[in-house]
Amino acid sequence: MGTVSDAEKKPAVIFVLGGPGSGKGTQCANVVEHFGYTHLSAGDLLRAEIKSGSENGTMIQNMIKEGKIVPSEVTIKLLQKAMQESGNDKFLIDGFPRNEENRAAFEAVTKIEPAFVLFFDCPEEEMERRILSRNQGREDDNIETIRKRFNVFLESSLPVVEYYESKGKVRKVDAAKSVEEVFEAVKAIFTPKEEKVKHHSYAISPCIENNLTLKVSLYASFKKLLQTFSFLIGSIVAIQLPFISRVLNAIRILLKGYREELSFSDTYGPPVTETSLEHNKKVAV
Ligand SMILES: Nc1ncnc2c1ncn2[C@@H]1O[C@H](COP(=O)(O)OP(=O)(O)OP(=O)(O)O)[C@@H](O)[C@H]1O
Ligand SMILES: Nc1ccn([C@H]2C[C@H](O)[C@@H](COP(=O)(O)O)O2)c(=O)n1
Repeated sequence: MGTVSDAEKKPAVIFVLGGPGSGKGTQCANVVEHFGYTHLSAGDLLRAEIKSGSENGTMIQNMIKEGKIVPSEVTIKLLQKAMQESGNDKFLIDGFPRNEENRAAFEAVTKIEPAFVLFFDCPEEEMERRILSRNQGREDDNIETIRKRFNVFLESSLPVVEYYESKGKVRKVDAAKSVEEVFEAVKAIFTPKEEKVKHHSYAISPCIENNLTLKVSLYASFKKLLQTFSFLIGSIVAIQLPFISRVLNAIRILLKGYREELSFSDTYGPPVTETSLEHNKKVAV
């Protein structure tokens, strides 16, 4: 059985779908930064083709103005070229496939099946609000074209999402939330399962983490206090050493004298006391 050589290896493709203005481009930029994918926006490639002055330029421009979908053959060629030129092997293909024709043609030409479809689910009013305040100078960001694009999305693009849904390949994200919240949901989809388990088992909650930090700093302070205290004791002992040795010497001398006195009384009777003097006097009389 032959092995699959590097040349035969297919690139990993993730289709990014959602209504116009749902935030596909915004989130793709985040995924590129965190997960190393190359972002290919079908809309951006078509707009670049118009700017380049190619023979298809005028046709593409007219279709975009009308909110219509450019023939698959044109878009797929642009995508394939961009994939080859990128040098990467994992791609976010944003705004594609926009209809059933796009989907079937891509699979037939490239023989690539997407790993999954990232679907941004957003209410129409929110998408309209976002597009109208986008300010990127796009010719199709006007209310008339926006309405046409919404219709094309409902009629042609949603069935593609449903097709992949039936294959269990759709990862849906609530795109109505803030950019940060949406990216949290996107990150969870892109993070490998093992890593999620690892983080779940070993991650320290902020509360425990704070507690640990407190304990560590308390321990450090206590250690420092102990070091200062033993340094102080050491210094006192060192400074007072001559005095201490003199006191010890005096004690030693006193003890020695006492011991000698004891041994004297053992040899020559009890020490001379007032009572014994009286006794001697009595004996003399
Ligand atoms: N979660 C969000 N909350 C608020 N505004 C957002 C959010 N995501 C994106 N936007 C803003 O909405 C506008 C549309 O976003 P973006 O261009 O990413 O959408 P899109 O789905 O790629 O649109 P299109 O399909 O028309 O190219 C941008 O101005 C963007 O800054
Ligand atoms: N697969 C595609 C993608 C895009 N277009 C055209 C029609 C869209 O209205 C326009 C803008 O796309 P967007 O930047 O919103 O993704 O580009 C197409 O014909 N086929």
